[in-house]
Formats: sequence, structure tokens, C-alpha cells
Amino acid sequence: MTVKLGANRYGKAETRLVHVVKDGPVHHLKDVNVSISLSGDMEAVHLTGDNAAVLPTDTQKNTVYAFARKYGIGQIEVFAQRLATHFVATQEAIRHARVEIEEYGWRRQGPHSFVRDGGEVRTCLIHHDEDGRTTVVSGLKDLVVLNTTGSEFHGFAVDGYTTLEPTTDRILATAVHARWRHAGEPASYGTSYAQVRQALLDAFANTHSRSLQQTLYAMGERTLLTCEGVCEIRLALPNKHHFAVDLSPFGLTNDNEVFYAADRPYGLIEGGVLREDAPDAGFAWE
Ligand SMILES: O=c1[nH]c(=O)c2[nH]c(=O)[nH]c2[nH]1
Repeated sequence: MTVKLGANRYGKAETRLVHVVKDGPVHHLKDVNVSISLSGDMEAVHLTGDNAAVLPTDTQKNTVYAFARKYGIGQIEVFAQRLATHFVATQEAIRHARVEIEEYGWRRQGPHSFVRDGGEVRTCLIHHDEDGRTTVVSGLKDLVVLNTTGSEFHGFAVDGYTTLEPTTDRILATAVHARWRHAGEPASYGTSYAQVRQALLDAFANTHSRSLQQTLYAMGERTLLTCEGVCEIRLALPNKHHFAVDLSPFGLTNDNEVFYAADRPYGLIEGGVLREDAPDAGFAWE
């Protein structure tokens, strides 16, 4: 039997970087987590132990810190592209770079004081290859939303194991995990992010839901219709179940007012919405 090397990539994962820009007494804060994956001519290191083509992951980590100092971070999509193009342009053996960044928000509390946002995490995923192709996927995760009514779930398939009661009124809650693909470069990734976030929240709040699947589609559709330049969005929505507690043993009614918030198991609803004319995704989602 003969075997051969399969797909491989390597890089420094989760470089945590906090960057303070000092504008006199007023400071600005960026807090990110950068993960780099490089691939290319890596047969020798795997097959013979020759490290000549391997830019150490330690160097990759140093580059993240040095680039923050030299160029600032700015929009994470731009910082990620700067890193990705650097590795492909400067390392002969590197043919493809994948850079993923998470950004944690801090709200200003004073000129040099901040409060960590408990809310969502902003994300991006960049691919860049030796032919100059670049794809940009922006995103967010852990955006927790809840409607106390306006949600139904009935008419579903039933078999011998079904015990779920149909309902015309329930809590609908989820932690939005969304990633969206840009067809071109927006004027500002920051403005684009704010628009998509608003579209997702508006659609969640304003859709009378017959299922989380229907809400997912409404959120994706609203994003594509209102956010120019976004050609595809993928959503993962955990159904954060809230079960009305049976209070009848205590002689009490419960008209959808007292709930048990279960954390697991949870339904996981996933799906994408894309423009009919969306350009080919290539390696964007990998
Ligand atoms: O919105 C829902 N979609 C489902 O697929 C499902 N399945 C389930 O048990 N509850 C729900 N709710």
C-alpha cells in the first residue's frame, strides 16, 4: 500500500491582542483574537522533517503584534487582509493564507476607562491566495435575542415518539451566529457591520414566527435586501427553549408567564440565504 500527504495547513491560533491608541488623554481600545492558517509547499516538513519552508508560528504571532504597532488594527477585515497578503507575498512556499479574527467590544466609560460589552462578538474570515484572489466573510456570534410572544410552532410531523404539544404562543430565543459574504469591498466594513446587525435584529423582532426556520429565512432575506454588497449570509440559530412551568400542583395558573430556561439539548437551525446572482463563493467559507 502506498500513502501520500493530504490537505494540510498550519499557523498560530488565537493570538490575543489588545491595542491601545493614545490620543492625548483620550485612549482607544481594540481587543481581538487572531488565528492564522498558512498552506503551500509543505511536503518536505511532513515527509522528511526539512523545516526550510516553515515560517514558525511564533513568527506569525510576532507579526500580528508588530503590524498592530505599525499600522493599527482599524476594521478587522482590513487588518486580516494585511496579514494574509503579507505572508503570501513574502514567503515563497506559502500559497494561501486564511486569517480569522474575533473582536470583543468595549464601551467607553471615560477617557481611559472601558466596560466590556457582554454582547456579541464580531468576526471575520479572510482567504488570500498567490493568484491575488481574496474573499471576505464578516460575521457576528452570541447576539442573544428573545421575543416573549409572536412565536408559534404547530402543524409539524408527528410519529410514535412525538410528545411535543403544538403551540400558538411561546418564547422564541436564540443566540445569533451569522456570517455574510461580501461581493465587493464596502465603503466601510464598520458601517456594513452595523447595517447587517440592524437588519438581523429588525427581522427577528418584526417577524411573526411559525418556526425558527421561518425566522432564519426572514433574517437572511432582510439582510440581503437592505445591505448593499452582501451577496450571501449563513445563519446558525440555537433554539433556546423556554418551557412554561406547570404550576397546577400549587393551585396556580401559568399563562406563559413563568418559564424554565433550558440550556441543553437545544434545536440547532442552520441555513443560508443568497442572491440569485451571487458570484461563486470559491474558498470563502472554508
Ligand atoms: O421553531 C422550531 N423549529 C423546529 O424544527 C422545532 N422542533 C422542535 O421541537 N421545536 C421547534 N421549533
